[in-house]
Amino acid sequence: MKPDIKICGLKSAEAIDRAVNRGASHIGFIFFEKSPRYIEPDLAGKLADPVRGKAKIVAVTVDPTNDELDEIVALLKPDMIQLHGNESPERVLTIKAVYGLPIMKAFSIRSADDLKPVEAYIGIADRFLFDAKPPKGSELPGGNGVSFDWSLLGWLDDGVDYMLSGGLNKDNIAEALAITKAPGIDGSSGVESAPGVKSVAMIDDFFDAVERACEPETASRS
Ligand SMILES: O=C(O)c1ccccc1NCC(=O)[C@H](O)[C@H](O)COP(=O)(O)O
Repeated sequence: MKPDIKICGLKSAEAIDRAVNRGASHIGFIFFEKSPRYIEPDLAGKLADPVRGKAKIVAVTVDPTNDELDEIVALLKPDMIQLHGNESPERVLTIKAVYGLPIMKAFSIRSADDLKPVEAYIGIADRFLFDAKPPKGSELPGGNGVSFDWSLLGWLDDGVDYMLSGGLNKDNIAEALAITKAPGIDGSSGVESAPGVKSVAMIDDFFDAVERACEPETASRS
């Protein structure tokens, strides 16, 4: 079955339009100032307007304060908040209660131990996003274009709803899906021609690769 597909770190109308037309279920806007994908909330809101209802709008934040969330929620009007920092289960519950929006909680994975904290968020976060641990020296908690050992997700309880993330691209997405059977996938650097610059051609290639991976029999006959 085709997974949900989130394209993250969007900053241009052209890339948003292409991602949504190719079938992105989610589009993410990054509100972390050190990121090359950072976007002002008011511009994100304007870019999201034409695709509202066609794809879920995700506000990607890192240990956000309520003041930051107030501004992002007012201007972007997201369908979902992604928490990509060290937010505790209690903080996730508070954010859910204050903003009335579903939460995607991100975890950085390198080893099986990194999945242990997930249990405390089951029934609290609405969905998980499993990303690779940032390389040493990176200032970014996400968007580093690196992958982790996908077989680790075999340790997860069945029924945990998540997006697989971290260094996914047209060349590795088939293997990632074959190993994990992930219900959702998330791509960012893998569809960029330079940090923070999405390429519509690479977005096309990524969606083509997902389609091939999800319809192996059709693809091998043609
Ligand atoms: O993408 C960023 O720059 C970023 C910065 C700070 C927090 C999160 C960030 N990205 C979150 C995502 O959901 C990315 O899509 C995810 O980390 C995968 O990125 P990539 O490895 O580049 O595909």
